[in-house]
Amino acid sequence: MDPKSVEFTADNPLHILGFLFEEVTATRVSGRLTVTEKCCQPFKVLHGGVSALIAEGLASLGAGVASGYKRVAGVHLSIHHIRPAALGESVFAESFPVSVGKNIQVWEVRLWKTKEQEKTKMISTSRVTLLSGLPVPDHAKDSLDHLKKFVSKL
Ligand SMILES: CC(C)(COP(=O)(O)OP(=O)(O)OC[C@H]1O[C@@H](n2cnc3c(N)ncnc32)[C@H](O)[C@@H]1OP(=O)(O)O)[C@@H](O)C(=O)NCCC(=O)NCCSC(=O)c1cc(O)c2ccccc2c1O
Repeated sequence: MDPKSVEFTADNPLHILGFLFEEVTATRVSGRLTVTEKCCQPFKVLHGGVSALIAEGLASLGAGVASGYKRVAGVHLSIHHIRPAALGESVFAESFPVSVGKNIQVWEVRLWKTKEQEKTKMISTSRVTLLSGLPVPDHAKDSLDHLKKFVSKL
């Protein structure tokens, strides 16, 4: 895995799990994941923490774009696991902003089971609250350029 690739820098943990982004805009972020062993808890069901990871990742990328490519930080995440997603199943994730303020953004993230790429039953629903417009540390100066490059590649 190339640590300089835009997929890696956009969201390394999601990249490692095989998550593929489809859309990243200020009003919508989406992507897909196949539930592999790497994503499961001992009962061969999508780990609840992976669902939360997807929620955090999608909301953060969307909020980053919506803030004009400023640094954002998640400050709260709540999740309801409505039904399990079993090993081998295909998952579609979609996210949209509930509120975009100058400082605070709230994003909704929904995970769905899919059949032939179409959404069927909801797996989980999350709300993520983020603070935007934070200073970017020197060691991460490139990260917002990487995000722009990633978004333009989709
Ligand atoms: C929690 C629920 C089972 C509650 O269901 P409820 O009774 O409210 O609703 P329904 O009866 O209408 O069912 C809805 C839906 O749930 C599924 N379901 C129900 N019962 C079962 C069951 N006995 N076994 C399997 N699945 C069941 C069923 O698919 C129904 O869907 P339909 O399509 O038929 O409508 C339910 O809300 C639920 O299953 N929620 C998802 C729970 C989940 O997946 N949580 C996240 C992962 S759990 C987790 O992260 C985790 C668990 C561990 O035990 C760990 C142990 C060790 C390490 C890590 C662990 C870990 O990470």
